[in-house]
Amino acid sequence: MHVLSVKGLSKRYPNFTLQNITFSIKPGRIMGLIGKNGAGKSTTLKSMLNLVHPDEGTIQMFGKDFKQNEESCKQDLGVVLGGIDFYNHKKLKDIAKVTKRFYKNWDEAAFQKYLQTFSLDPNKKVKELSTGMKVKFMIAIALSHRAKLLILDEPTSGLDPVSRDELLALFRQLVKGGERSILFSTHITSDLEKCADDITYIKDGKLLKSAEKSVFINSFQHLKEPGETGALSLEEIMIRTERRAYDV
Ligand SMILES: Nc1ncnc2c1ncn2[C@@H]1O[C@H](COP(=O)(O)OP(=O)(O)OP(=O)(O)O)[C@@H](O)[C@H]1O
Repeated sequence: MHVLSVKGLSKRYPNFTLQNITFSIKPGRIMGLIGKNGAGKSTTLKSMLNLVHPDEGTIQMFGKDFKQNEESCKQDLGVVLGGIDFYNHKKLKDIAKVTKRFYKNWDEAAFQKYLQTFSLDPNKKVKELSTGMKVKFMIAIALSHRAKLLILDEPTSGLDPVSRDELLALFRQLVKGGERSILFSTHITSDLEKCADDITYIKDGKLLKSAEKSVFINSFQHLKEPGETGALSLEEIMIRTERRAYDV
């Protein structure tokens, strides 16, 4: 069974159209959603989650229709889209106090453990946290209500290489038991080389390919120039797919 199955998702903005996006995620897997700036990654995540109204498409989450079962799906879902900057003056422990009321499965002991593991002081205010600490706090919240699917929009952007590596290692750790899955968007292809099982590539609002990572990489090897040896990396695949000649 799939944890998430997105079929034919479309969203029309005046100057941009997300068209017919289809992909699915199995339990215990990490899917990377890639595409250059403005390709439609955030629009895909927001439309899927009904944060913006999609024009077409169906979303199955945990085997249920997401639209019909939004409240129950959200119990098992952790979403980190953008920051938590609107809570800038709130202490972490106060945000947790409000958040936990929404979740039937809230595990206070687990929350305390994650705060310790991530070296987060519950008495600190959001504005006192670094970018990496903010991401970790949001993940701690998601894990404390035992989310089975984490959806993260560019969680590694703005992090230094050490913090990025740490976060990617944490992602691998989280899916190891086979019970959680992660969908995260990024344009940092090296993150995906390290961490993703599956890749979905969106270009100009359209789905270019969604596949297991090695299948994905193999399917773009025709982009190699004559005489080039070795497989093209994800970065090379993306650069060559997106390359434009500027006529200046
Ligand atoms: N609320 C909106 N109204 C109109 N157009 C929008 C809106 N939100 C996004 N867009 C447009 O949709 C397109 C895709 O944006 P989106 O944020 O999904 O891209 P992205 O792949 O997440 O990019 P980035 O990597 O830069 O975050 C852009 O052209 C953007 O201007």
